[in-house]
Parts: sequence; structure tokens; C-alpha cells
Amino acid sequence: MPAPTKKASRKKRTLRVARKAPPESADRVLVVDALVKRFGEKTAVDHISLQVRAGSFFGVVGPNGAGKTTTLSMVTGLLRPDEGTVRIHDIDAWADPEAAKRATGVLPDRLRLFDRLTGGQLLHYSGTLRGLDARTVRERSADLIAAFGLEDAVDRLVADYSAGMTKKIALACAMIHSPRLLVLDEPFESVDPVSAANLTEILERYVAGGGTVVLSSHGMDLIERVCDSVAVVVGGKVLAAGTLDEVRQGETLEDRFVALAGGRKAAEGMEWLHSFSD
Ligand SMILES: Nc1ncnc2c1ncn2[C@@H]1O[C@H](COP(=O)(O)OP(=O)(O)OP(=O)(O)O)[C@@H](O)[C@H]1O
Repeated sequence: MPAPTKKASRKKRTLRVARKAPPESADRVLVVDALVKRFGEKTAVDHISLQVRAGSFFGVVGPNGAGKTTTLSMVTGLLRPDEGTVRIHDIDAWADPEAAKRATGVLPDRLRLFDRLTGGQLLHYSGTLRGLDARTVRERSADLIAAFGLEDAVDRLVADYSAGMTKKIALACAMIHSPRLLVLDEPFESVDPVSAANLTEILERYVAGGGTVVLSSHGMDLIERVCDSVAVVVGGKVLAAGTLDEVRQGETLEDRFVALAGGRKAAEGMEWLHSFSD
């Protein structure tokens, strides 16, 4: 038998079948129009526009410093835009922030939780702050604690939680008022694979029930697995957006992402790294 040529032996990459996107006719739960944010000379977000349909699992990807967190912070009322508008469920988020916040659950990038509370207390506090009555808070807290597998941690101080557990309790707090839209900045960072699968399942159920998720992640595999639509943000601009298949254009999301982000950098220089100091 002839030895396989290099070309024939190259493993064929099969594309993961994309999750079905909501129909064109679905309501737009989030409409971001020409958002701009400048920090001094630096334009972190440069006229970003996005449309997210109800029932969508929408991923925002981009290299480090691309402007993802800055964009999501403006969407969720944490950072005031210099220009542009954000509409959540047809509410102008910066003209009527209270109404917009009622419709939104947020997992911010840098978590600042009241970590001298126990997980149970933090959930109670979050639910009460959202105007839920004590009984509803109790029932929903019990459901969320079971769903996130935090039974053993519920009476411990959040300050003593691991990074992954902190993500889980923060996400539980973001969901307790059953918002229409969940905006999650790097929800899977520091989360172990089993918990990530569990978390994905919770979010999938939420989306199946009519909820909408916008999440940022560096995990291309994860985005391909869970998202039906995606936006690629590079240098504060949206370079591609649409359904996963529209953005991938027959390639893997990772290949497409790398091409849009400017290609792989050849590992040149740094020869000193091989001249070990001992
Ligand atoms: N408060 C700030 N002051 C000054 N510059 C900022 C501030 N926040 C963000 N930036 C800058 O804006 C740009 C976009 O940052 P941002 O955090 O939105 O990127 P990101 O896409 O979320 O990156 P990463 O994937 O690394 O989290 C970066 O150049 C960053 O240094």
C-alpha cells in the first residue's frame, strides 16, 4: 500500500452543525446602534451596531482588547456611551435605565459581589432587590442552587468560593428575576468542563423558554456548540456578524476568527528563550 501523501493524510475538519437561529421575523430584543466609547485618545468601541433576535444564543468574539467588555458594559448600563443607542426589548436603555435593567440579567467581567454574604444570602438579596416577594425568592433560590450544584456552598461566604463557584452564584443572581435578556461576559472562564456543560444546559433551557443570551467568550468551540449567531469584534469594530454559518463561511469559527483578527503571528525572535539561564 502506498504511503499516504501529506495532503491525503491531513485530517478533514468537519464543521459542527450550527444551532438554528430564530426566524428573521423574530422580535429584536437587543438593538445596539453605532455605539462609540473613547478613553482619552483610544477609541475602544468605534460605531458598533448589533441586532439580537428573541430566542437567540448570540456570541461576541474578538481578540484581547477588541472592545467586547466595553460594548457589553454600555449595553448593560455599567458604562455610559459617548455616542450611539442601546434598545432592550424596545426600551432606550440610557433614557430609561430602570426599565431596561428590569428586562436584563448581567454577569459582568469584573465581578464585584457582596462577598461577605453567604451564597444563599446573596441570592436572597438579589431577588429582593429585584422586587420579588420572599416566597418567590425562596423558591427560585432553591431551584437555582440545585441547578448550579451549589448545595454544599450555599451557607458559606462567597469570599471563600473558588473562581468557578463565584461565576455560578453570580449567574444565579443574574437569573433570579427571570429577565428577557441575559448579558454574560466570559461566563465560562474558570468553570470546569462538567460545570460548563451543566451551565450550558441551564442556558439552553432558558433560551428554549423564550429567553435570549448574549455572551462573550474566547472559546471558539464553545461558541460553535451553543451559539446560533455571532459577531466578530476587532479593534472596536464589528468585522462580521450574522448567523454562525454566515460568519464561518464554510470554515471553522476559529479559522475565520484568526483570518479576521489579522492571521497567526509567526513565532519569530525570542531566541533568548532557548538559552536557559542555568
Ligand atoms: N477604563 C478604561 N480606561 C482606559 N482604557 C480602557 C478602559 N477600559 C478599557 N480600555 C481599553 O479599551 C480597549 C478595549 O478593552 P475591552 O476590555 O473592552 O476589551 P475586550 O475585548 O473585552 O478584551 P479581553 O478579551 O482582553 O477581555 C483596550 O485597549 C483597553 O485597554
